[in-house]
Amino acid sequence: MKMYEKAPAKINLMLDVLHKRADGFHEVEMIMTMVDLADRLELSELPRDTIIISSQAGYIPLDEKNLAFQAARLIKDRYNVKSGVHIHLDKRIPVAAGLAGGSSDAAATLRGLNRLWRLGIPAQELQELGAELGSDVPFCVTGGTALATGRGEKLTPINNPPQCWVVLAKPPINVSTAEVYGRVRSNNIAVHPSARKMQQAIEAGDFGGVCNHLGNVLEDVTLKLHPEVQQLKEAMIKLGADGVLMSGSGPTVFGLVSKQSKVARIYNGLRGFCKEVYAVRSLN
Ligand SMILES: C[C@@](CO)(OP(=O)(O)O)[C@H](O)COP(=O)(O)OP(=O)(O)OC[C@H]1O[C@@H](n2ccc(N)nc2=O)[C@H](O)[C@@H]1O
Ligand SMILES: Nc1ncnc2c1ncn2[C@@H]1O[C@H](COP(=O)(O)OP(=O)(O)O)[C@@H](O)[C@H]1O
Repeated sequence: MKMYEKAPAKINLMLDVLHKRADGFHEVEMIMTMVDLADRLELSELPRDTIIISSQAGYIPLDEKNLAFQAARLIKDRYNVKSGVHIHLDKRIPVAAGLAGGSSDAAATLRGLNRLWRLGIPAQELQELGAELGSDVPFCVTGGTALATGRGEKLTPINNPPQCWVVLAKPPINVSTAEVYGRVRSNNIAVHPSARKMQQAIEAGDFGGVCNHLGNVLEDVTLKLHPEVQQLKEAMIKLGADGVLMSGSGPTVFGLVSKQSKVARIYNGLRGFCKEVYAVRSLN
């Protein structure tokens, strides 16, 4: 038996860090939404007690370091499943990009194995399992658009933002999420983006308001470490994107664009100095 799952990328429309917690994680306030750029998973049941990961992508781990492997092992152990699974990952989301590709693969694995092995695990419980794998996994389990608090695992679903084009550009640099959080000084943040204002703009279907209230306090850290991310932001603004922000810990920069007629110009302009550029729709 085989199951197929799509694992979409997320972007952070706003991300604020409130303080560092005793457990080392940071208390955050984020509004996240999905975009139509997705990995594809094929999950095939194996009669023997084993987990195999394969992928066309040569640059991700295929052993127990892979988040899909960890998700499969967690669900097998917790529900005492004796059969195994072969998971093929068709990677399309850029890796270590701030787009939660690995987290979304883990979430899709939880959803897919719940169906493949007919476990009947409710969504809330799948999210709790997801939280054991990473802070962004619970959001990826259900997707849509949500306000995320705690370390990112406490979710309040909200409306989707008005549909638009999303142009994503990932510069060829590596950013470590742990390092970026490690460099945040939460008592020294000049401007805190407002989750309330972003949520109001979304609920009102106000595209201009969404663009005006984009904000990510991790930008300051990543931009200092990698000035080319700032250049990419400036290029996207110059080319005419309506709102521009770095996603998560970066280094991907996204631009929200309402008019299709502008998308080709922005896409082609960015391709001039960045190999990994994508023009996709927001997911409703
Ligand atoms: C920054 C964000 C924004 O959505 O995304 P990415 O840039 O990774 O896509 C997330 O908060 C990333 O979530 P995720 O990538 O799942 O992080 P985790 O594996 O849970 O944690 C990786 C490391 O980041 C730090 N971390 C993560 C989340 C958080 N609220 N506070 C933290 O300090 C911790 O040092 C942790 O060891
Ligand atoms: N299924 C997976 N897809 C991509 N990366 C993975 C996966 N499993 C583990 N990883 C590892 O996780 C790290 C972060 O990857 P990713 O989830 O793409 O980052 P981000 O959350 O910044 O978008 C990478 O260094 C990669 O080696």
